[in-house]
Amino acid sequence: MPGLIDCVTAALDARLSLDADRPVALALSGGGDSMALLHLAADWCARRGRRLLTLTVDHRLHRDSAVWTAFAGEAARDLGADWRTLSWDGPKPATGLPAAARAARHALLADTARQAGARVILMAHTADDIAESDWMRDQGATLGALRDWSPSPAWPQGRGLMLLRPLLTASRADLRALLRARNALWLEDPANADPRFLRSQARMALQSETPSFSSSSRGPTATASTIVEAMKSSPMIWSGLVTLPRAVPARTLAAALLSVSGQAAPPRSPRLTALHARLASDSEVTATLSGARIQASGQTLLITREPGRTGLPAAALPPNAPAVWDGRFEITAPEPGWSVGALKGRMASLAPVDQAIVKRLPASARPALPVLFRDADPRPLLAWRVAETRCLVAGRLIAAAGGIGHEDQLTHSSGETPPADLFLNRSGG
Ligand SMILES: Nc1ncnc2c1ncn2[C@@H]1O[C@H](COP(=O)(O)OP(=O)(O)OP(=O)(O)O)[C@@H](O)[C@H]1O
Repeated sequence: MPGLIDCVTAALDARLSLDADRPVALALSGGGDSMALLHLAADWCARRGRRLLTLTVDHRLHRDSAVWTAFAGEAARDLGADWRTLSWDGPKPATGLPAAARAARHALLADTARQAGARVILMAHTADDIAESDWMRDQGATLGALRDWSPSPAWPQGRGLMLLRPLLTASRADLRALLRARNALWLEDPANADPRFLRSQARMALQSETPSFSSSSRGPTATASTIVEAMKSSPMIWSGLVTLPRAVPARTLAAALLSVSGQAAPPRSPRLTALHARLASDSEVTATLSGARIQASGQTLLITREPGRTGLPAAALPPNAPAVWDGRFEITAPEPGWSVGALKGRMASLAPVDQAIVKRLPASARPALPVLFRDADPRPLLAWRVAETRCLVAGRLIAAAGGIGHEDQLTHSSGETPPADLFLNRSGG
């Protein structure tokens, strides 16, 4: 098995830090792929001075799921890894169960990994998964491509977290051979053979074929460096606005709209294609899509949060614990009693010093800024004046565009803050 072990070692070495104190997380279902990854990752962590934190989600969809989960935990602990079980307790939908289970799984994995201090979650997708996804796409399914290194799809739970898939060039057969050679057992999930699910149909259709191997891409792309540069040169990214060169690829435009709007699902593809085509002309364009406003003028795009006619919902903030508002700002209130909402409709009651700060921003960037207020005193203050407030927009976009190549480039509490002197020595009262 040296080929497989060398490939996985190289994939982990390329992306992960050595001798770091924080754990590397691993999504362990107990199936053959993730059991093999458990063995390979445990070996790597022992050699490279890292802790391994394995996470198993019990979807509570099968009467034996607790037994399967316990089996995964025992295997992880036997190899010296920490292990936690997470359960999907929410109501289960009557249709679209695989997609709902997937979303719940990613959210649980991301929340737990982030809170444990991990920045990377290892996933055990294989070359067979790539072949199955291709087959499903041919049947009309809309699936993203499996990448060896990509941001967690859970938002906001996955902020500052990347997924690493070091087995994308390995076949399921090789992984099971590794487990047999180590006398290790694994589970076969009966859902994998359930013909109601497209994934199972793909498995059955491809059983006789050899999977096509993928080569994984490394390092930031040209687009990523353009975006990182554009972000760094914008002095106002703390406010959640994004400026980009007008000639961005559609994929980058989608990532920018998603990041600026703070939403969890990307814009629908026909509307995105239509907007991208409009931007190809030289004319001025103003449009809204998926909760974002896009203004194209000359060679520059300004993308800001569109609060809509009804505005953005207000929320009470827990004291001394980071809470994400509108998928864009991580806010830690210093004491109980504070709520957060959008500036829209509250500009006139802002203190003049805060009004002066707001007026430095383009008009479209103002209404969705976060303001804090108390029940007893509804006069708003810009969030930065009261609470530690980090903007998640730029970090999310840079990660989505491929601008993060290594675990070291992720900071755990990622997010942009305003220049140190902007809110200094000025009373908002
Ligand atoms: N119940 C689970 N608990 C923890 N990790 C899991 C669980 N189910 C799947 N995983 C992780 O996800 C990987 C892919 O599993 P699977 O192919 O079933 O999911 P998928 O929905 O196709 O993938 P994705 O979640 O990326 O869309 C597994 O190899 C494992 O690393």
